[in-house]
Amino acid sequence: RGCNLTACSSKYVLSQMHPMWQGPLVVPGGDRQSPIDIVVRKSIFDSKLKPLVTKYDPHTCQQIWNNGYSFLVEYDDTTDKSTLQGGPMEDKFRLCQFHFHWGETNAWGSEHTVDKKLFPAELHLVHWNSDKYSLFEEAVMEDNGLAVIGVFLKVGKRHEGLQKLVDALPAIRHKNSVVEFNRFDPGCLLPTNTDDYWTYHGSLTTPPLTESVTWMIMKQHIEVSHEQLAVFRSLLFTSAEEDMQKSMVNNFRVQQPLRGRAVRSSFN
Ligand SMILES: NS(=O)(=O)c1cc(F)ccc1F
Ligand SMILES: [Zn+2]
Repeated sequence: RGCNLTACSSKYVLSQMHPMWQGPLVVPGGDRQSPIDIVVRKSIFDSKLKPLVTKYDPHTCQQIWNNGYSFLVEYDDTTDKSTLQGGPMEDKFRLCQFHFHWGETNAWGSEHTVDKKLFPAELHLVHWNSDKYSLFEEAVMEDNGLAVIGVFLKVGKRHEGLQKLVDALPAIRHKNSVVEFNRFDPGCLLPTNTDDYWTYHGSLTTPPLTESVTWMIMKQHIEVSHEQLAVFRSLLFTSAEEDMQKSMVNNFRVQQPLRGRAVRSSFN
């Protein structure tokens, strides 16, 4: 199953779906939109923020597919087998998928920035509040429904854990292609230090842009090789039937106004 979010009926019904998701689509009443620039010196240390506790079961991994925006690795979220708790959250959240955003070059690609610093890519691990809701599709509509961990990627040494995922990408080059993918531990993509993070209340960064996300952006990045990122860029936005093939790059949203929100840090 996993949480394949289609832009179903949501608070923010968009006039149209943008195939190339770039436009700074205005969201009615959107005062907690994502992504944002994290201004480090304006973030507020909060000693009550706990370390993140992730318990991921690699057996709940189900498939990897190209949804026309990114590629998603989806997990069986019908039980509490892969969960996130701690951090700023009171409740337990269930992992449903992870995906990435990247650029056409290593000079940009991340959605969030730190003091305007861009990274070549950003990983999002998406979880929903299974203490309060019974489906991702429900949680995605609620203020405290989702928790997304953001991890910055830098170009450097090859990431051995990522390679299994990279090797599966040629099989899902086109939009809507899916391959079975199991026994992948998403914990291997987290940095060694997950105690240091920034957290703020925001939104999904692709339609329907619902303002239901507690974001936790890791201070420590992970390293992947140039060649591994190049395989991300070999994916296509377009389906096999379309004649114009468009390479899947720059699949990040433009940054959104902070609107007075506080960004808290779990570290001094
Ligand atoms: N980029 S995101 O983590 O905000 C996101 C997660 C989803 F599950 C669905 C849409 C999204 F845009
Ligand atoms: Zn994302």
